[in-house]
Amino acid sequence: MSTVADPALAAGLDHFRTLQARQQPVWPDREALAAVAERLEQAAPLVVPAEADLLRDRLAAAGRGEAFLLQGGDCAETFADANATRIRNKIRTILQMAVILTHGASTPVVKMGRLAGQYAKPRSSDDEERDGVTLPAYRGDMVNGFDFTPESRVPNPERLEQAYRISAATANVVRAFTKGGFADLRQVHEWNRGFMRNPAYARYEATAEEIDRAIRFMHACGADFDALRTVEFFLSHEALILDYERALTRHDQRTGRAYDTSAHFLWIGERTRQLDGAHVDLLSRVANPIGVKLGPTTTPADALALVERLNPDNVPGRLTFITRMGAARVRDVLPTLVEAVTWSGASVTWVTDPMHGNTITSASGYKTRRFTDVLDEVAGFFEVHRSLGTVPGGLHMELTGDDVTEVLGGSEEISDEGLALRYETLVDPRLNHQQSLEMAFQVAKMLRD
Ligand SMILES: O=C[C@H](O)[C@H](O)COP(=O)(O)O
Ligand SMILES: C=C(OP(=O)(O)O)C(=O)O
Repeated sequence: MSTVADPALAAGLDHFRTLQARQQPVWPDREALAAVAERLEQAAPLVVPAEADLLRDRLAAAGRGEAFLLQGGDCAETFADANATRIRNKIRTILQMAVILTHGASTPVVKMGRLAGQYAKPRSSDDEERDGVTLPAYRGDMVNGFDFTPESRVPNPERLEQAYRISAATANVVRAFTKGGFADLRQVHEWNRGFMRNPAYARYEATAEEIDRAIRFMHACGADFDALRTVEFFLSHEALILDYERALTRHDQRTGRAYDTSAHFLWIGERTRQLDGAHVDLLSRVANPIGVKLGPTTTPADALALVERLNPDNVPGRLTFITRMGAARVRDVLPTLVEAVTWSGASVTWVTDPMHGNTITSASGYKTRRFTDVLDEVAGFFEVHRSLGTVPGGLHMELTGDDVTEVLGGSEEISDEGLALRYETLVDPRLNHQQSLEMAFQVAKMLRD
């Protein structure tokens, strides 16, 4: 693997620079940006192409219903929270959910974090106003600071390099936790039993008991539990800041293709998926498995054009559509998209993001979501696929392993007044640890049904 020295390949990869790139920071110091990009171009990759290829195979399986994707993590990672405890809590939550979903789906669960690179956010407005003062909006720690001061809000390219370093450290911790004994199936199941001790979750006891019996059965059959001490865990983030993604793109001598080595899986957001835009162009030229978020205004023609542009060879697992329609729209809007893509013969893995179409402002002024709406969108996603005979391939969630209070409801009934207790997210609300497990139990039931 090397930086992209082949002039023709490099020229193609740089074509995005001639196109409109939405949601990019206005870097005041272009020379500093160029210097950072040059250093990142020489830096070690965060992931290797062979792992991205493996993930493509796993996503192809999810597209055929032979696996199920669980992709989750923060809305916006922060440099301050990239410590071992917070990372461990997120991994633990995803592993716990995965065990519950594996039981429900009776297929392997592909585990993927919004982790080690989810440091940039598209925003609805370029500015933020507080008490009559207007400053540039916070765009994620990769770009500027959250503090509401003119100095902190200036986009600083040094942050790209900081994001790279912190992502490398995070990826290292992720590998340690998922390849060491921490991921042991028996331990993960013990954590789930701990969750059941709270009377609020008594209604999930029967499922937990079934999983318990299945594990005892495996044990009795002589299953090699030591082989289950490690798990595959993939990294993903939104490919938003193109200078960062381009600088981490490498030429893979093995395949002759370019890979974005900032993560195994990159997705294009709802706000940057224009067919003639820079994001689609750059990601069309890398060989990683990629995703595109599709909101409620997506037309079948949009979806088909994206398929043609991003997966012209119709490679299974290359393209995932992550639909985020909102609970109120999913049953109306999703069927026509799935039908059109299915009729075209295109190979697409369908995943639901039940978070981004269900954002509301609570009476007390917090940006939040209702647990019931999130669940309802997942239910709608399953209903649509079941009625069309197509495959619901996975779940994309904003969640954290900590005990935050950002999403309304769940069995612990977080109320509007309760949001203020531990509302920590810098952009969008996440399910907390308990809500995430509860969601997994509910989705497992949908998978089983
Ligand atoms: O995570 C998604 C978007 O970045 C986020 O919803 C934008 O939030 P805003 O509408 O507050 O800018
Ligand atoms: C910005 C995001 O989502 P969307 O593009 O669907 O709004 C996100 O997932 O962080």
